[in-house]
Amino acid sequence: MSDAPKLTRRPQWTALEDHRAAWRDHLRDLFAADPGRAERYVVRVGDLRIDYSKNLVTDETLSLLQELAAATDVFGLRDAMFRGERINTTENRAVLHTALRAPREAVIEVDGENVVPGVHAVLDRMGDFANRVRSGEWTGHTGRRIRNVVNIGIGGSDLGPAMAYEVLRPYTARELTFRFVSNVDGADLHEAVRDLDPAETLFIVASKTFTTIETITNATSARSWLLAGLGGEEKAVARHFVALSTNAEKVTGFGIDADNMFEFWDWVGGRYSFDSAIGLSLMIAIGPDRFRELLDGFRVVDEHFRTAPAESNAPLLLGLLGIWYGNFFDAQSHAVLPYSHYLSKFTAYLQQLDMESNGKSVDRDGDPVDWQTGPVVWGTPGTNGQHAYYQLIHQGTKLIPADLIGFARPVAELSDELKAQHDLLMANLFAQGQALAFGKTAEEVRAEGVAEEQVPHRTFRGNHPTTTILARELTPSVLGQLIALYEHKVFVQGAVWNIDSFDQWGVELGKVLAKRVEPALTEGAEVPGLDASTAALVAAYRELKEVH
Ligand SMILES: O=P(O)(O)OC[C@H]1O[C@H](O)[C@H](O)[C@@H](O)[C@@H]1O
Repeated sequence: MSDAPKLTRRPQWTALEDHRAAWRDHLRDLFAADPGRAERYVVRVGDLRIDYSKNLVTDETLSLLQELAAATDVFGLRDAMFRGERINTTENRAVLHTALRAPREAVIEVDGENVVPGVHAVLDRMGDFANRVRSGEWTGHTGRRIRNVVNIGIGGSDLGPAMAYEVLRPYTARELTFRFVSNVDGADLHEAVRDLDPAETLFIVASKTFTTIETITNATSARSWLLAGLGGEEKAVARHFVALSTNAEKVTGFGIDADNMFEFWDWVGGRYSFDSAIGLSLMIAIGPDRFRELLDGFRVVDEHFRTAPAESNAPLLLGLLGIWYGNFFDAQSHAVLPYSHYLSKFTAYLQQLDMESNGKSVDRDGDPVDWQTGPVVWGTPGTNGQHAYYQLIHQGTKLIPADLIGFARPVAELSDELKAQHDLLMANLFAQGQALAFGKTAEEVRAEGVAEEQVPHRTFRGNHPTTTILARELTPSVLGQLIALYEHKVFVQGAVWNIDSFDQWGVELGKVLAKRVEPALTEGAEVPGLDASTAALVAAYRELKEVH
């Protein structure tokens, strides 16, 4: 039990409450009062230029937030994480995804053992395998080269590689086809393989635990599909299946050769695992060198987070801004709005990272929190959102802080005509940041000659906070930087909220109940203890299923 005061009773917290109660400023006033704001409220890390000037903060707000971070010892917990201490207390595990991108010569110990050589040994094996698949040296059972790679995994064993494959498409081996299967809905696997030739298809079964029912079920079906297509020869499996896991016993039990397993470790959380062996499909797609560039990008931000002073520490700042809105302005959600088609799955990835980490309601001691924790994270590429839900952000009743992410250069392979569209894309990003912050006053609307009864409808209150993240171009390194930025932002928030950001007990109950309910659906078995509503739904399902 810690004897630290409860978060909401800390003087630094109540000082922020007072500051909030006295808050009257509009972003228009803040910019008018402080001509240096746009220059000053920018932090740089690696290739990222992070402009937080359009946030509802003053120097005083920032220093009060920094005092809260100091009082809750965010940097102390950060150092404990980097040192390999078991800060995931409910699972009694170290939290060392940062070791996955440590340089070869680094020494990071867990229980007295340096884990870095093991990390690089697996990366080297992955590199060798990826090169063999890419060159055609690794062939399928019938001697044909591999042309299709299907990753089967869910949650952290799917979202990272699936997202990064989209992000880095211009860097991928275009002659190979990649598919990502996660859903236990048989339609997912069906659609993924229906146009593939089993003789040319490699399945990568990705599962940290190798017990996840969705993944094991899909992998079993994939094996049947493969064997059916290759004349039922069991030994074909060895040329067409590899596993990414921490659980060698289960992998071999499933029938995948231990030689075809790429391992990682229990100190890598699922949602923090995509730069481990879980990235194998991505490494095949972009090649080992590009994968190393991605890891270098992660490392740039790790080093920044570990060493930059609090005032210019980007993950700390972003984490504190989120706390300011969530805990003092009652913001319930946070939108991530990339102005890049390639980042179409980025927000979905962040949903697991953030919501599985910080969707908690007891503190590290198991006591209920009486403060808000993680936000609902949502969003899709910005231009599409503008024509759908931005109306609510602009004129609805909710405060929705947002990150706008954009790049100065389009990808090199676009035609000149398509490249020319890039300025229009980015004009939209800048225009939205401006409109959200500054709005349009009733006077401005009237001055345009708008009829009086229309004025309220056409007025934009503004004062909606955004943070703009800009980089020159979307490279593997920049992707690594962006992900590490959000990883550490989530870390900062969990540290202040005094929750365990690294467990995920909240996903367990549904899994257990699904197992219990399944026999009722398949065999009509009696399920003891089923509540009345669910029992009625199960009965209706069975009836619908059976009526022809
Ligand atoms: O990699 P696996 O062990 O198959 O786990 C896949 C996913 O499922 C679990 O239910 C967890 O909620 C996730 O954190 C995890 O990423």
